[in-house]
Amino acid sequence: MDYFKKQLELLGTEREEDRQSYLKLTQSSSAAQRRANGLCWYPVAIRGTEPAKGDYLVVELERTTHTDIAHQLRFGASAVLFSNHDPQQDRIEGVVSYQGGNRLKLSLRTEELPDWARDGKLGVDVLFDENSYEEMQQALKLAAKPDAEKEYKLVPVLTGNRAPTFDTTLAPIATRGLNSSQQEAVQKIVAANDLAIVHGPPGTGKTTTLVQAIKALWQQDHKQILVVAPSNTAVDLLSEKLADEGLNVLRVGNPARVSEKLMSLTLDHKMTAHSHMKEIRNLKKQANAYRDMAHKYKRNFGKAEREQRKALFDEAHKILKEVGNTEQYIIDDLLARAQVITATLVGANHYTVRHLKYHTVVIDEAGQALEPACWIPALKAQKLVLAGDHCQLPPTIKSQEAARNGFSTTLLEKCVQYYPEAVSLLQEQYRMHETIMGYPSATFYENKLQANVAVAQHSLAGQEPPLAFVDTAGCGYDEKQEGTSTTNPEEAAFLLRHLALLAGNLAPHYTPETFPSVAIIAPYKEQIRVLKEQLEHVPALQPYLARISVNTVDSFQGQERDIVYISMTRSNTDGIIGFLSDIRRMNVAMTRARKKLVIVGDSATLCQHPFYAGFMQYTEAQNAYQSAWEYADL
Ligand SMILES: Nc1ncnc2c1ncn2[C@@H]1O[C@H](COP(=O)(O)OP(=O)(O)OP(=O)(O)O)[C@@H](O)[C@H]1O
Repeated sequence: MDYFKKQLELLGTEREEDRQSYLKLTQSSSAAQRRANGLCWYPVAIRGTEPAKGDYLVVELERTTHTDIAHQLRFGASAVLFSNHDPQQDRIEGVVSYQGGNRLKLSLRTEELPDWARDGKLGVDVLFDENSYEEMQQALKLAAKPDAEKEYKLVPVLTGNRAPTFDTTLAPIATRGLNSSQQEAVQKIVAANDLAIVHGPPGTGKTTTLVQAIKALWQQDHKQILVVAPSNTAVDLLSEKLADEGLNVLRVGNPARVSEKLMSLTLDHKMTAHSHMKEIRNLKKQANAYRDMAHKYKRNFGKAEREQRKALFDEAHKILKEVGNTEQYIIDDLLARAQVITATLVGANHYTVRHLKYHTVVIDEAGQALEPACWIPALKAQKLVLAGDHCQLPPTIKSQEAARNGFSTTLLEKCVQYYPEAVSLLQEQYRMHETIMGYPSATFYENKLQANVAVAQHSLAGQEPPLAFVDTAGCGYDEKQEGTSTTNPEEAAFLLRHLALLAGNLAPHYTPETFPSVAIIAPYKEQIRVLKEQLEHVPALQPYLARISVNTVDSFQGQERDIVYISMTRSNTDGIIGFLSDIRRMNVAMTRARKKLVIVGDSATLCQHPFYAGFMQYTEAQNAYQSAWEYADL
C-alpha cells in the first residue's frame, strides 16, 4: 500500500539524519567528550562474567568515576566495549541486557573475554540505535503486504479506511471514583470492537482512567492485555499503578526508575523468584566449572589436550542449552500467568514476547509516539486503545525534511481526525486554578475543560493572583542569537527579580521546606543556561533553590509545579518568534502551573502571532496584564 511506502520513506529519511547526527557527535570526539554527552561510560571495571545461551557471554561492568552524568546506556541499547589502548581494534559489540545505578550488563557474542580486556582502561560506548529503526521498518513492511488486512485486522481502521464499531448493547460498567467523562471513556474503551481513543488534556486523570479501563477489560473477558508507551518512564508509572490495582503485571525490559515495587514486576526479578531457578543456578555452576577446566588447556598444547579442551567446551555447551530450555519454560510460565504485559513500543518486540498476540493493546502517551513505532504493537492486536493529547508536544523529529512531509503527525492525531466518534475527551482537570486553565481550554479544547472544585480557586498564601503576563515591550531587552539557540539575559535577570519579589511576599507564610514548588521554563536551551547561571547570584532566592527547577518546556511535559515562570526569550523588531509558533509547546508550558503562572515576554514581538495576541486579550480581561515598567525600581 502506498500509505506504508510513504511511511517507510519518511522513516528512512529520519534514520539517516539521526545516524548522521550521532556520527557527528561521536566520530572525532574523545572518550571524555562522549562521556560528557552521555554516550560513554569510561572508565569501567569488570565485576563478573557469566556464560549465556547461544554462545553469548554476559559481562557485568561498573562505572567507578563520573557517576552523576546522565547517559543513554539503557537496556536494549547496542553498545561496544573498548580498550583505550586501541579503541579501533580492541573492541567488541554487544547489547545492554541490564542497567541499574552504575552497573550494567553487556551481552557479548563471544565465549570468552579477549586478552586486551585485561590491560588498559576499558570503556563502553552507546552505538547508534539501529535496532529500534529495524523493528519499526519491519512492522511497516508487514503492514504493507498486499493481503495484510487478512492477518492484521486493524490496518484498514488505522489508515482511515474502515470506521471503528462499538457494542451498543453493553451494560453500563461500574467504576469507583471516576468522574463522568472518565466513566464515559471507560465505557467506550470496553464497548469498542476495534478502536477507542482517550483524549486526556493536562491534569485530567488520563492514567487513572486507563488503569480503571484496563481493569474493566480484564474483568470482561480475562484476556491478556498489552500496555505500551513510547518512554520507559511512562511504562514504569503505568506498571506500578496497574499493580496497585491488584493486576498481575509483567514489566518487560528495564525500568528507568529504580524502585523495589517496580523491580518486582520485571521478568528478571520474577525469574529469580521462580521455583525452577535453583536448577538453573546449579547447571550454570556446572557449565562454568567445565569452562574453567577447558581453559587450563591452552590452544598451543598438543592434539590430545586440544581434544580434551573441545570435549569440555562441548559439555559446557550442552548444559547451557539445557539452561536455555529451562529458562524458556520459566519465561513461558510467567508470561502465561500475566494479566497485563507492559513494555515500550519497541520493547513489545523483545525476544521474550515478540511472538505473542493480544486481543487488546493499549498505547499511552500516543501523542508522543512515532507512527511506525505504534505499528509494532498495533499489528499484534484485534483492538487498540490510543491515549494521549495531540494538543501537547509531538515526538521529536531529527529530520526537518521528514517533519515537513508529515512524519511528525502522529497516529493518534490522524485517528482523532478520521473518527471523532471514537474519541472520549476527559474534561475535568485536577491541577490548575481556573484562570490558568481558561486560555488553553479556549484555544485547544473548545472551552470544554472544567476545573475540579478542589483546584478551581486554589491559590498561594497571601492572596497571590493566579495569572500574570509581564510585558517587557519597550524595555530594550533584546534577544541574542547563540548558534542555533537564542538568549535574552536582561529578560532572564528581570524574571528572577520578579520571582525574588514574589518569594519575599510568600516568605512569611512558608518555610524553605514547605515553600511552593517552582518551575522556570524557557523554550531555548541557551536561555536555560543563562537563567541557571543568574539564579546562583540572586541572594533572595538561595534559601529556595531546592524547590526551584529550571528547564526547557519539553523536559516538563507530564509534570506540574505550584508556580511556573515562563521566559519567552524572543524580542526583536521583526516579530520573528521561531519555534514559539508551535503553540502546542506553549500549551504544555502554561498548563504545568497549579496555583500561579507568570509569563514574561515582549508583546510587540509575540503579538504578531494570533495565539499570543489572543492571550494578551485574555490576560487583560482577567486583569492579569502588567507592564515591566511597573517594576522599574526592581
Ligand atoms: N476522578 C478523580 N477524582 C479525584 N482525583 C482525580 C480523579 N482523576 C484524577 N485525579 C487526580 O488528578 C491527578 C492527575 O491524575 P493522573 O496522574 O491520572 O493524570 P494524567 O492525566 O495522567 O496526568 P498528565 O496530565 O500528567 O498526563 C492525580 O493527582 C489524580 O489523583
